[in-house]
Amino acid sequence: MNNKDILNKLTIRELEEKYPFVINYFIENKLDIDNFKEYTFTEYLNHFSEEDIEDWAIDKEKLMEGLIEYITQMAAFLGIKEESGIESLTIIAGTDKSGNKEGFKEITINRSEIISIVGPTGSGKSRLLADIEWAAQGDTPTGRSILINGEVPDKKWRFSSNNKLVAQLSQNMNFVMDLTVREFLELHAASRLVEDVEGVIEKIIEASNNLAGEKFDLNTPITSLSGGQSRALMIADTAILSSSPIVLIDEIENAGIDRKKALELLVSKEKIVLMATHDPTLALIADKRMVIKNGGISKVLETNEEEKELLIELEKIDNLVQGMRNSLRAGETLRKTF
Ligand SMILES: Nc1ncnc2c1ncn2[C@@H]1O[C@H](COP(=O)(O)OP(=O)(O)OP(=O)(O)O)[C@@H](O)[C@H]1O
Repeated sequence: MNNKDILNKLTIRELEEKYPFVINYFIENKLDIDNFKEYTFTEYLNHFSEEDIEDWAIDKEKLMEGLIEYITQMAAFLGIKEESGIESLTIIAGTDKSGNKEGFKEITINRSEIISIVGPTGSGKSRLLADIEWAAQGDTPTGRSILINGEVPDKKWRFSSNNKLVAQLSQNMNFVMDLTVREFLELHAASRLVEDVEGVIEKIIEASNNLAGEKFDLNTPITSLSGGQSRALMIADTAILSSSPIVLIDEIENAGIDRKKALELLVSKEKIVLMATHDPTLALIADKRMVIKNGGISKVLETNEEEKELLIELEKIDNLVQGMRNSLRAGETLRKTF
């Protein structure tokens, strides 16, 4: 929660719900807020007349600073941890490859939302993901700008080598290190300062095997994982270990993993997910889809009721195909089931 939000965004009722101790601050400063619960603290202070201010020697600046100080200190004392603090991502339109304006002005994506990005090969899907990863500020070929929580993101997101804002699952997942899965995960967990390393590693391997067609264990060298297995490992690792609130996925169709479960895993962690895809099932699982043409977002569609019904049918077909794939792998003869 930043200071501006405390003063200007939350109502007094919301402040009391979030930080029940603020009531003491109001009492100590003899502020009667009972009839002003739907006001923000700034609005409440602004309701005083010039006369009130003089009569009671009200110092607005001091009261505002005092409130922030009080909340910060109490929250630290009580050990209240703020969440990652990222609630939304906003894309402000730029231009397509011909320099024409994009077909939208701005779009905001909230936490736990999945957005799919569709469009022909070479149309600019990867460019859009790159704009988000880089938190573009009108300084990429598209001229787009990215806001976090409605504001220009802090420089630390853009230029730090350890970008914690965005986790990217890219098309190529080539491991070059000579490590076992366990060593790889231990290194990663250590770099994230995880306390219960063993527990986290167990969770990741379990989730990975839940996604991958063929199971693997902690002693498998990462270089001998199949495409699907390494993808599953990276997805589980991102969902469980990465603190990045935004996940960008560039095509997961052919990776031989349970893509629906993968998405569920990522989304259940309250992340913002954007994925470029040609796959109808994945596109329809998303809440919205951006249609890219000639380098620009030409429109943003919401998944409608009919499409959601269609998704149920598509999932049945996917399961059927997946079942056949498993039978093939197991050396069975396939049977007609429809
Ligand atoms: N709005 C734009 N203005 C100028 N150049 C752009 C724009 N959008 C994309 N490009 C450029 O067009 C090329 C193709 O874009 P990109 O690689 O993002 O396509 P893609 O849809 O991801 O393709 P694929 O499906 O093959 O992965 C890139 O060189 C990219 O930088």
